[in-house]
Amino acid sequence: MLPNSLLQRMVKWCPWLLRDEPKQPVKVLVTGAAGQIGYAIVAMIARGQMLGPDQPVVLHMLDLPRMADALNGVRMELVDAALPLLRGRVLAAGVVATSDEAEAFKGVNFAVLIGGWPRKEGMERKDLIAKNVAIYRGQASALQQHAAPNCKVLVVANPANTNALVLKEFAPAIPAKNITCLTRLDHNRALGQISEKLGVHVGDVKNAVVWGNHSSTQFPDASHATVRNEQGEKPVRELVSDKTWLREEFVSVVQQRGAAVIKARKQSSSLSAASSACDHMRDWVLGTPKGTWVSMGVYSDGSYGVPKGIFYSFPVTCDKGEWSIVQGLQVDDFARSKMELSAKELEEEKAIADEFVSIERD
Ligand SMILES: NC(=O)c1ccc[n+]([C@@H]2O[C@H](COP(=O)([O-])OP(=O)(O)OC[C@H]3O[C@@H](n4cnc5c(N)ncnc54)[C@H](O)[C@@H]3O)[C@@H](O)[C@H]2O)c1
Ligand SMILES: O=C(O)C[C@H](O)C(=O)O
Repeated sequence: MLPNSLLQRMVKWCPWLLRDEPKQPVKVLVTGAAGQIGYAIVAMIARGQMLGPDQPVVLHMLDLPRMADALNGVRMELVDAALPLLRGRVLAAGVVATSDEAEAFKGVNFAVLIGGWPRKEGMERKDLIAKNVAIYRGQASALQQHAAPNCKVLVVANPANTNALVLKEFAPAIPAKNITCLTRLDHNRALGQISEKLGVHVGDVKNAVVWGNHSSTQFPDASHATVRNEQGEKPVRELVSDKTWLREEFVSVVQQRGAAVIKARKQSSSLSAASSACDHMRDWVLGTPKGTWVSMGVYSDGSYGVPKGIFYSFPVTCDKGEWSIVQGLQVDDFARSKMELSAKELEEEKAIADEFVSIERD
């Protein structure tokens, strides 16, 4: 045993002895990194908004070869922003910008898949699914071959739930629980609408649920949501005097919010999508606060009577890097019919994807 006086002197001269070991860098892949959401999210990740302010990151950015110059521009800006969290053990600058899938997926611990075929005017949903099936099949094999074994994946690109399903089907070595899709934007939109309606701070609103597909059939459900005030937590359904608002306007505004942003900006949501993708990953990795759930698109285990075999948005809590579906919430007939409608759409999308895969096989 060292005498106390000696210990005190050692700590005075070498204060770093008391500090925790600095965290080792982790590798985060962003596909479609030269696009709108990509441009917004890479800075958020490199400032610690996804994995925490003490987690160094190496950013792997992938985009198509024709976007190589734009992607290099993003890389230059990341270097210019002098972001201290952006650093690697080998790669001092902590940024990889590439159009090579193998290089992009190599050793990544987290993958945020934003790149995909965009919906163009006059394009049928079927065509959009077909184009993205081809892309997500390819990315599934890159993920399986090159990513770190426990890589956590978030699919953002639309149709997000079905792209996640294709990824799962074609990357059987990756556990299904490691693949998720983004419905946190819809969840955050629901909290934002409640906050505006009641004139309360959005940070005091929690436990909305978005059920189903990231599409206009999703069911934003405020029946379990609460608002924190001086007296504790009050159910939103008691605070909203206009009862039809919760079943009609609230639902349709959240369902149509993406389209409303496109109409206003002439481009789809990017800042809110990037921010919500960071929220999704942060809560998954670092945990949801006690008594709070969030919405995540995950592989259905049949909870709430939702068919198995589709990616469906459920209320989840997260702890120690694992999500679990919140059980036991009351679902009335109104909610049940909305939830079934979205499940039906997802089963139709799955059938279209399956059809395309079998056409490709023949
Ligand atoms: N889930 C959600 O909540 C949500 C919200 C907003 C947008 N989105 C979707 O996110 C996607 C991206 O939106 P955006 O506004 O950034 O689009 P964008 O067109 O600005 O960027 C997409 C980028 O992906 C790249 N890309 C295309 N195919 C690729 C591939 N195979 N590999 C790598 N990169 C590829 C493109 O070159 C482009 O740079 C779209 O599908 C959009 O519909 C989802
Ligand atoms: O890209 C879109 O079609 C809209 C987007 O999914 C959104 O919800 O904002």
